[in-house]
Amino acid sequence: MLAIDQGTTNTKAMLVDAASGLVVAQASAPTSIGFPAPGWVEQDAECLWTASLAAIDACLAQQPDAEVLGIGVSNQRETVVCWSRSEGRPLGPALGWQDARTAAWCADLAQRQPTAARTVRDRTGLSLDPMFSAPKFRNLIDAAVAGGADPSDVAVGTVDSWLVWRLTGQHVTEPGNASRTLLLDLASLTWHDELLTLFGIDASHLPELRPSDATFGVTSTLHGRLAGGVPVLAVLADSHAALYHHGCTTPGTGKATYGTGTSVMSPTSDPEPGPHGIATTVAWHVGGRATYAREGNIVASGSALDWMAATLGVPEGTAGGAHLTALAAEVPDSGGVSFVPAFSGLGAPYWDRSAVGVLVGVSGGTTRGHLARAALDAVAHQVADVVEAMESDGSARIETLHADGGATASQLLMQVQADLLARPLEVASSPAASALGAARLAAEQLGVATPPAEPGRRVTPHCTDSPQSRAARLAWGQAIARSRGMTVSQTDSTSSDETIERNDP
Ligand SMILES: O=P(O)(O)OC[C@H](O)CO
Repeated sequence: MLAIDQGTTNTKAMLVDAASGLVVAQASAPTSIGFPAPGWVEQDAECLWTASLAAIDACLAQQPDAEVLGIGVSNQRETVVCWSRSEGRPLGPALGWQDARTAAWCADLAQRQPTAARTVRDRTGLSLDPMFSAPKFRNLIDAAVAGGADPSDVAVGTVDSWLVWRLTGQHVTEPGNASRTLLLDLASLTWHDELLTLFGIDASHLPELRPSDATFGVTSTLHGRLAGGVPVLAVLADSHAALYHHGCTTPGTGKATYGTGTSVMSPTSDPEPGPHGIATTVAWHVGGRATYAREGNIVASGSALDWMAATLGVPEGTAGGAHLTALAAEVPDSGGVSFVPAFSGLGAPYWDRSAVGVLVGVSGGTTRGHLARAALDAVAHQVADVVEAMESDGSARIETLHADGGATASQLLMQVQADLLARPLEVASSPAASALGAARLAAEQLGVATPPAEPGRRVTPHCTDSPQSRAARLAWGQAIARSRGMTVSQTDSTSSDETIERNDP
């Protein structure tokens, strides 16, 4: 099986022996990303494709005799591409999932139509937030048509759709990716007219919906070393693919994927949206049945580590931020410093686009080590916020949190995470859980049951209820309040009787 995992910073390609589940070759190729204005995040759609081809080629070169039986795709979600059907070229930049340029448009919609946010939440399980695809689709379609494109020639899609279109010529997607667009009705798993009208999008621009284990066509031609005629057997959104890889298919199981952002996800038997900023989403549609999940998306986690590393002049490009971790390990804690990386506002569970990045508690004694540790803590606190919100919503307690993604290489981060959550983590032996999940589903389409994921390394909390963890959570809550422009007043720093008020603008 050839798995392609197209992510924000790179595309990974992996050859997996279908019967044993063993990885026999892997390669990756970097993508480019641009930040042309505050809150704007763009990628070059053509580069997403060429990076995928480069990764596939480098991977296949390691096993020139391998016969590729099928392809599984996993991909960064919410990011959108607009292209010309007739010419095959992108129309405009890909708007990244972190891109918040449509924030004012979303706010205006919510103001003009006071029921809009409620409709969106009830039908799609998501917040009316610029991270999701529909406002981005609208933005790109409008720009393409204003630039002279024939509307009937304009196609849009999430990254899976773009890659599959380039591979097989079919304009298709699956419910997991589609459930991140604000256009999919969770109950019927169709593009919904009320939502299309709300966002002013004509369904003719959108891909056809197929189950995650459908056939998505066959490679239309030779793509470098990849032969023509190879079927695309599975498509899963990246976070969902990681959940699939971990075998988290029932409530009470769950995982956190530590990528550019972090997605915390746990299957649910109750797809009704909850009150605490946690999304309901389609995990996958496999074997004729949809599996739903609760999810909290943290917008900046790996990107917060990268930012801190760059700011401190720590060498970059080390798996899991090894140098940043080494710096953080020089100190026992952050020395009272909290860092809230609200680079373009905050995602789950706050969904506050007006929140700003803050670094608080800095003193004359603050060292680079304290700042590095504050960055690691920020990632772990954000995950803890989401897990707590999920459980307050009534989701089953996740007894052991599976962890995957690049930053899991940081043992210090994993230990801080286990301590703050007061529960064990099982850290995947391969950080590339998304690619493995896509390969697994693709193999299953050929009737090959790959063995369960290898057990990962277990990280146990030092203590299940420590005063240090409670104090750290309280300080973090205060930093979040500051990031959101609220006033924090309290009489005793260890008391939970704090009051937080929003400042008048
Ligand atoms: O590129 P990643 O791995 O950070 O994943 C991006 C997410 O899918 C965004 O929702």
